[in-house]
Amino acid sequence: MQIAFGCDHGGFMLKELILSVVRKNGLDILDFGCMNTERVDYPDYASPVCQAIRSGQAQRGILVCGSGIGMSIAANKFAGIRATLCNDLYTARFSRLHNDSNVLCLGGRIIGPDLAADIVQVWLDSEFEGGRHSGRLQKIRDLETASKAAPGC
Ligand SMILES: O=C(CO)[C@H](O)[C@H](O)[C@H](O)COP(=O)(O)O
Repeated sequence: MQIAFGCDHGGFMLKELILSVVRKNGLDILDFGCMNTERVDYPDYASPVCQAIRSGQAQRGILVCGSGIGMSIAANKFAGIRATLCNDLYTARFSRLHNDSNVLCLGGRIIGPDLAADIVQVWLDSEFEGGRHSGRLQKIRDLETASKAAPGC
């Protein structure tokens, strides 16, 4: 499995740490940056990660900004992306079991390295349960289609 990574300056330090967790799992990494703590704009890094998933170049993504909020808002603008902000183990697990999360968002200024590593491990290890949850995901896809067709703000 190929995992695409993106971060901004607020998530850079944590991203570097998480790369090693993902490598330990024998997974391939596509790192779209950023590559240092110089101030940048998180949508510029959410975008290539989500596009890589949509094109099939990567199967999942991990995005880290200061709070994780900006990355999750930006990533969820892309059809087919189910980005989940998980700063605890419960949401990491259930984002996979029930929501089939394909992008994990983390707050680099919120959680420490050990918790972050555990969250990533749980998110990688947990499998989507399907069943009743599949119909709900289909309803989200229907919302994407409906919102594309409707004029709005
Ligand atoms: O947390 C973030 C967005 O949700 C980003 O990491 C930004 O760093 C945050 O908005 C703070 O921005 P600043 O330029 O570092 O003050």
